[in-house]
Amino acid sequence: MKRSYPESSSSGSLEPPQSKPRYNPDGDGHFLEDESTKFFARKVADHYSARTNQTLEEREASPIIHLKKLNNWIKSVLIQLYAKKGDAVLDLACGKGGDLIKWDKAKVGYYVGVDIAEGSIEDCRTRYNGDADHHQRRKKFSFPARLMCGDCFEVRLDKVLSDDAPFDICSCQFAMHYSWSTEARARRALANVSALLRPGGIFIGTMPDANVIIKKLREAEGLAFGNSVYWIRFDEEYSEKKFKSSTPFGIKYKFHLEDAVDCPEWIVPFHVFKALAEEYDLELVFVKNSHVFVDEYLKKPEFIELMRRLGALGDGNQDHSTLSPDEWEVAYLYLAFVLRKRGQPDQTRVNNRRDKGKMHVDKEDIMYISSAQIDG
Ligand SMILES: C[S@@+](CC[C@H](N)C(=O)[O-])C[C@H]1O[C@@H](n2cnc3c(N)ncnc32)[C@H](O)[C@@H]1O
Repeated sequence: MKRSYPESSSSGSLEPPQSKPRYNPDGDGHFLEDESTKFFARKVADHYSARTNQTLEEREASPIIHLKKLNNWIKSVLIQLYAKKGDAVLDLACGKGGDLIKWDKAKVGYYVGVDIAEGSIEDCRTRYNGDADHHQRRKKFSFPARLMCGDCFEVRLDKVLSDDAPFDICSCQFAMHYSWSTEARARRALANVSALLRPGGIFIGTMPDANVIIKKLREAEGLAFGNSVYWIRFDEEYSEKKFKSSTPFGIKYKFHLEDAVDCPEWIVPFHVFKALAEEYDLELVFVKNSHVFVDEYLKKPEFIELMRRLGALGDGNQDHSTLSPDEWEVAYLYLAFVLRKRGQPDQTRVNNRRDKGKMHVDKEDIMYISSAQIDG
């Protein structure tokens, strides 16, 4: 059956006020953000800010509930594999704090969450405080936290967080691709991670798998493809479906995922990501498409048990509900990566940064950060 997708013209509000972000062939990444870059960052922030917390019933009724559970399993596995007791955690694009419980289970010692969406940071704050956990009231988290609202891919976080660093582990889940609108932003993202991690520190993340997306685009009849739960659409400028290796940034597409995402995203060619990360002393430990990731880690008893508890593939007993083929196809659009900051860990290091955080975060404690404020 041939599907129809919204036409480009129906998304007039997606047009930026000015030209497309420029690629800087010299690679210094020092040019200023232009209006269109800011426009799109705002568009992404507004989209996520407007997404309200769901009740447990609403969540369970979601057409992608099993995909959400699968993604939670992938993030939990990454955290269980790499977070250690007492670790200081930097959660970039932390959203509504959906990973707080996972960090708590790993017994981390300190948590800093940053997100561009004001609404999401506020939800994260209430979830951390245990005031309005929509799933259930739970005991307080055992680690102190700091929350910040700002653009992780524009602001010099090393300046803002100099007293909180170094971090043992940095996480950026389902968000790194929002940095790929320009080279300057991609560099800022990686420079922030590198500057804030200790030597030997770990950077874990999940993001769209460019190889899969480009393959699907080339297989599609037009510039759009998808299924009953998602669609992706590229602009006319990509009608040849060719991408120059000299311009690996700013390749924008529109992504729609039922009950989750509806905003512009950018292709992240992984080989460019890896090469750029190396420039910032971040070495690749592994990258795996989500399908491979599931296949591999679902062989380990502890992660089988975790999957059963999360219920992405049913509970192995009465509950036979599982991902639909369409949800499984969406999982294929993503990859998981792990990078390590070069250098030897300092064995004598004592994490004394936890005094920077609080066990209850008030509205006034949320720090709003912008480049203008930091650079003067
Ligand atoms: C798909 S959500 C993932 C949230 C969270 N990491 C999780 O896995 O539940 C993407 C998040 O990225 C955030 N985001 C997008 N661009 C950002 C930026 N430039 N700086 C900080 N956060 C950003 C959004 O506001 C949103 O909360």
